[in-house]
Amino acid sequence: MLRIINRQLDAERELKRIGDRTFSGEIEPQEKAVKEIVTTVKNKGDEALLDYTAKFDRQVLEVVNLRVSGSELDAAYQQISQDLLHAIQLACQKIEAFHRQRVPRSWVQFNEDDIVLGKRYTPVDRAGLYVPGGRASYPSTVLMNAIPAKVAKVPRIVMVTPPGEEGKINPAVLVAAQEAGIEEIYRVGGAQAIAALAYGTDTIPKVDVITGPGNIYVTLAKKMVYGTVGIDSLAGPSEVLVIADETANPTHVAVDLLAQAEHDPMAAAILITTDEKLAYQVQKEVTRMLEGHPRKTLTEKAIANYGLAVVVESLEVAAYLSNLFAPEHLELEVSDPWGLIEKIRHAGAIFLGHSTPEAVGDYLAGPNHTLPTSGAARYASALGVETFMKHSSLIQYSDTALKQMSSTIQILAQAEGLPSHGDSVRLRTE
Ligand SMILES: NC(=O)c1ccc[n+]([C@@H]2O[C@H](COP(=O)([O-])OP(=O)(O)OC[C@H]3O[C@@H](n4cnc5c(N)ncnc54)[C@H](O)[C@@H]3O)[C@@H](O)[C@H]2O)c1
Ligand SMILES: N[C@H](CO)Cc1c[nH]c[nH+]1
Ligand SMILES: [Zn+2]
Repeated sequence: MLRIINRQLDAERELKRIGDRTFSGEIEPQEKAVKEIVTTVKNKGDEALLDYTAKFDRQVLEVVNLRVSGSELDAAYQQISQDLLHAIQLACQKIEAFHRQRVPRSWVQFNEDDIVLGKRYTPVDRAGLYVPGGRASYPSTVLMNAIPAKVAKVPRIVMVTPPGEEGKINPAVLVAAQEAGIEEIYRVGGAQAIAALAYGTDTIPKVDVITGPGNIYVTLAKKMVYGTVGIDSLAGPSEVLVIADETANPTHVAVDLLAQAEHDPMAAAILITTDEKLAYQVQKEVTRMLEGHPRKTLTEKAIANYGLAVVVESLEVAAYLSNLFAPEHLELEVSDPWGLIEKIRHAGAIFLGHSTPEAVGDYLAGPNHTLPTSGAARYASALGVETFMKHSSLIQYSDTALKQMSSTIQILAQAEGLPSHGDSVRLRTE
């Protein structure tokens, strides 16, 4: 049952607990397990990948089968419907069009005083894309990872995803990968896949950046290997926070809460509303829709542990609470969403108005659906082309420009007690 809270202090406490669910004491056992998995893969490589795949995915593989073969890739096209192929292709086009608008461009500035300054963007050499596959299969996440990496022109892109029954990967995932131009795919998931990408094994190459969402094990592993490799963000169990006024439709709000809760028992689904009657209607609708839901057990668990409806006195308070939580997805189910957006400071993606369910963004609106969770939206953003790029600063001084700055640099070097710094300028300019 979706809990309803009326007091702001209680709401603040509960939102903090839910926000912290993937980084608090609650997840100590998972943290311990992930530490052991990452260390074992680092030391034992492929052998450990096979052991963990047998243990957690219940699939017995051999090293030669870790990489998806060309014939399996070809066959995937015969195993999906034309409708699904066209849906993947349309989503692909829309996601690519959006990401092409955001390509960081190198720039150089020639200043009057003979100084050249700039930034030069280059892609990473190797990227590793994680596509989840434990409790659901995610062809859409293939596109959200692969398209920005391709647009960034990363020379080598590899994808990992957990194997399903008989070690097979969902053909829709394989088709989505090929439509996005990815052919190097390994059937391994969880923390073991992240460790393999971070440290390399005989079969799986070490990469420079790992992207993609995943459950608690995947997210903790990404956090652990950060530094050895770059990561996009901590994109863990899904979240939605809906701010609704009396104009919202309770059935629509309820189904949007369930749409994120159905991802994972650790997913979070929160309603903040100015309309108490709506809160009770949504609560009733959630209970009704859970009956006969094909993913009832896990969805109900998410709603019971990390679901919440909060009744507030104003939209200002709703925005304040939402900013405290910094949700992955924020829906503004209010009469004037553009009026409210001014007050929103932290959210991975914002869905405005009554005709924009979050699922539009999950599949094909264009913006990336790989988004920071558990409050990480306070400092991180959606996966994008820039995630696969870094920039080098460019600096060129002429003799005259160096002479002009010589004494200032020497004073600063002296203040830091670093004489060779000062001398490197002095010796060129005396
Ligand atoms: N934030 C985002 O942008 C975003 C986007 C899409 C999906 N998601 C989230 O991705 C997640 C997908 O989760 P999933 O479970 O379906 O797939 P997943 O691929 O993330 O995880 C499956 C893997 O977890 C590992 N695992 C399972 N139980 C384990 C255990 N007891 N010990 C150690 N490892 C274990 C296994 O190796 C398995 O292969 C969901 O939480 C969903 O909400 C987030
Ligand atoms: N809602 C997820 C991000 O939290 C993305 C997704 C993919 N497929 C369906 N949903
Ligand atoms: Zn979703």
